[in-house]
Amino acid sequence: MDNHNESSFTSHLRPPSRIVSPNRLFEMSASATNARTIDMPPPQNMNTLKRKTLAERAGEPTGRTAPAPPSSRPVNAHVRATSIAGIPRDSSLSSSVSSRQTSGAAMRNSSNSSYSSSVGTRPPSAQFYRPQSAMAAHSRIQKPVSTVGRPATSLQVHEEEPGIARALSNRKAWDHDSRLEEVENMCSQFKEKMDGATTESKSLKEIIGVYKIRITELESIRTSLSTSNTALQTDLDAIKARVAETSEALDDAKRYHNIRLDDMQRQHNRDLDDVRHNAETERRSLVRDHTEKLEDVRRTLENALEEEKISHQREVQALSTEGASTEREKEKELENQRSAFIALEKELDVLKTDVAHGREVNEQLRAKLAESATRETELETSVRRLEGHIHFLESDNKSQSQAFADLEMRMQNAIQTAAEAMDKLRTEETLRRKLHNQVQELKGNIRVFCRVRPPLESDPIDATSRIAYPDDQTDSKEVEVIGAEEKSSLGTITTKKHPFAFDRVFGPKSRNQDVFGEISQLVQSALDGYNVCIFCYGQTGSGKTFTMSASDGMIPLAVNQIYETAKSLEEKGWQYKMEGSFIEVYNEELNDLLGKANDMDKKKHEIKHDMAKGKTTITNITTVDLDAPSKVDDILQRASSNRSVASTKANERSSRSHSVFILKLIGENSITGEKSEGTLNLVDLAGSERLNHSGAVGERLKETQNINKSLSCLGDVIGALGQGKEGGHVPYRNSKLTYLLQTSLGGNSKTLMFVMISPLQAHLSETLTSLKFATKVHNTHIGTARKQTKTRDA
Ligand SMILES: Nc1ncnc2c1ncn2[C@@H]1O[C@H](COP(=O)(O)OP(=O)(O)OP(=O)(O)O)[C@@H](O)[C@H]1O
Repeated sequence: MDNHNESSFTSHLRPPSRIVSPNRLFEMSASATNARTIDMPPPQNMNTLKRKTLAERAGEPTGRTAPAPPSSRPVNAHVRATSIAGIPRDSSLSSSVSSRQTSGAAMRNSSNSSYSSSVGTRPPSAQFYRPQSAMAAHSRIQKPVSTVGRPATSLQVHEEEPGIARALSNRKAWDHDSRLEEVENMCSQFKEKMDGATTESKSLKEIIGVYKIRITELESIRTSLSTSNTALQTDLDAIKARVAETSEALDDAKRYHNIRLDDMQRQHNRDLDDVRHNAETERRSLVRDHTEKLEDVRRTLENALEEEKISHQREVQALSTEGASTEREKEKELENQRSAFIALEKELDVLKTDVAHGREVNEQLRAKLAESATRETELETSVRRLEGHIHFLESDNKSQSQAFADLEMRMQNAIQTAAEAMDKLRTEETLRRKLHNQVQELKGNIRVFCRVRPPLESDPIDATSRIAYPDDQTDSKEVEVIGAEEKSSLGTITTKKHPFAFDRVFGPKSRNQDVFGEISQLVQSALDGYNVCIFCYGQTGSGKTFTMSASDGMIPLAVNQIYETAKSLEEKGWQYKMEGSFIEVYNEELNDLLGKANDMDKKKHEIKHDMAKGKTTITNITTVDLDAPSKVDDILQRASSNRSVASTKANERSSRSHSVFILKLIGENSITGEKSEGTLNLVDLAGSERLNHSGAVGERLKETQNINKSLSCLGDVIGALGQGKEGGHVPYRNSKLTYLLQTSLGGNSKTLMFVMISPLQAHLSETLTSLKFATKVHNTHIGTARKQTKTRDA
């Protein structure tokens, strides 16, 4: 290796300057590049990191092309990849030459020059001068190991010569021909070797030529670099000279400035001293003047003060003499005033007491005066009365008797008028009842009201159906449900309107009080001795319970009205007794809603009718005396709690059962001997929605069947009554509900049905079904109601 280094070319190019202009910067070593960014110490071993010689660098293959894998590399690739550094210069040269013999022809014939074949493709100059680390360059200077069998060298020939000689010596001396042949062979071999050597020498010459050209190029680069270096050096020198000039000028300016500054400082100090001196002089003279003036003033004032003191002392002496006598007098006077003041205070207290006493006396006197005035008036009145009495007593007896007779007659007349008025009143009450009943009959014994509940906060927004009230400003009897839009087969969109008419329609803004105003006459009928039945029919959530049992619902309002009317009828001789009971019809069984919660669905109740008297009784039922209107709240609460006890999660009792509030009104007129017994039934029916049998099982299925059955039985009963056949069959017994209400439905009763409507679009079909059912009921005419009136026995 050392030999190789010694024999290799050493580069005469200086390492690239750091101060080359950018466009002249062709080459920069890695170390130089690093030096720009990191201050690296110079490498210790210059031998290992030594700059490559030109010959080495010229012989490098291009760093760009990755060497082909050994297996795919052609045989002479080893030869081509061999760096110039790897070419032996002395003894090894012959082996290299011999190796090139095999590839010589290819080298000559290749499109690349022998340069490219031996040292690789010549890289573009920019690539060639790319900075690279010395180590990397060094690592490339590796001599590839040729695997190709090398041809024999001259040395080998020499090594072989003893063998040949031996072979020759082994020949028979007389065998000239064969020996000649062998010599000829040897000659031809030698000739071939000589040819090879000649070829190798030619190729080497070519390589040397290439290197010379390269050296020339590099020399020219070096020259241009040194030229630029010189120019830069010149520029640097010029700049240095300018800097020196500038710093000189700066120093001069500094010096001049400092001198001026010192001059000004001195001048300033001088001025300052002058000013100080002048000011001090002036201050002193002023102080002097001022002190003198002060002294004068002080002296003057002291003199004046002295004089003033003397005069003042004189005055004080005179005054103290005078004051002592005055003080004595004043003290005396003050003492006198104090004692006078105390005396006055005492006097004032006495006066105050006197005033209070006087006021009291005054009050008493006033009261006495008022009393005396009253007594005087009374005395005057009694005097006048006594005078009249005396006068009357003093008149003759005849006129006295006349007066007594007149008085008696007037009294009799008054009593008679009163009796006549009472009679008239009673007759008028009876007439009123009769007329009232006639009005009710004219209105129809079965009436249907429709009520639409308002949308609730819990209802989905924009989910209400369109419901119109065409005559709400006049009669309020019509309601029009506007159906969903329907598309015909021709594509026209139509909206179906469903008009209905009832006895009265209440819109969503109506209040319970408004509704009660319309039914109060029926309640009056119950007081008059008629059986009245008020139903609420409609799907679940349509407002039945709200209308019936809310705190201002029909039940509490009816009880209140009855209570008040009964009170007002007392003066007409009527005494009323009110009895209330609350029944539930659930799964075709009766339950007592005012009984014990545990008895619900357990205790059996039977319905008994007295058809002659038109009376219905239920066995084992709780009846509450409604002697005060507040009792109705207790009844409603007890009924509600009993129902909630009986409810289960899957079974909302109030929706799945009918409830009947029965109010019996027994009246008796002690004057006329009349008796009346009316019943008011307020019925909250189970939800009327079409109940699907298919989905329901067990208890639910039973409920569903029973609700459907009882509601359709109600329709059948009303239908049969509507046919009005005397003695015709009415299927009351088909359901518990109709059987319970037998005496309140039909000929001798007044019936009102509320059809309750939900405003939701989702309930539209149920709404229409309910309205159709109500229309059917509305078209029914039930026979004339009969009053349950009795006359008093004997
Ligand atoms: N006119 C109304 N004004 C205000 N809220 C009402 C009105 N009618 C009904 N509601 C409300 O609607 C809801 C359902 O009413 P309600 O319970 O009376 O229906 P329902 O027909 O009795 O149902 P169910 O058959 O389940 O007993 C209740 O919250 C009730 O307060």
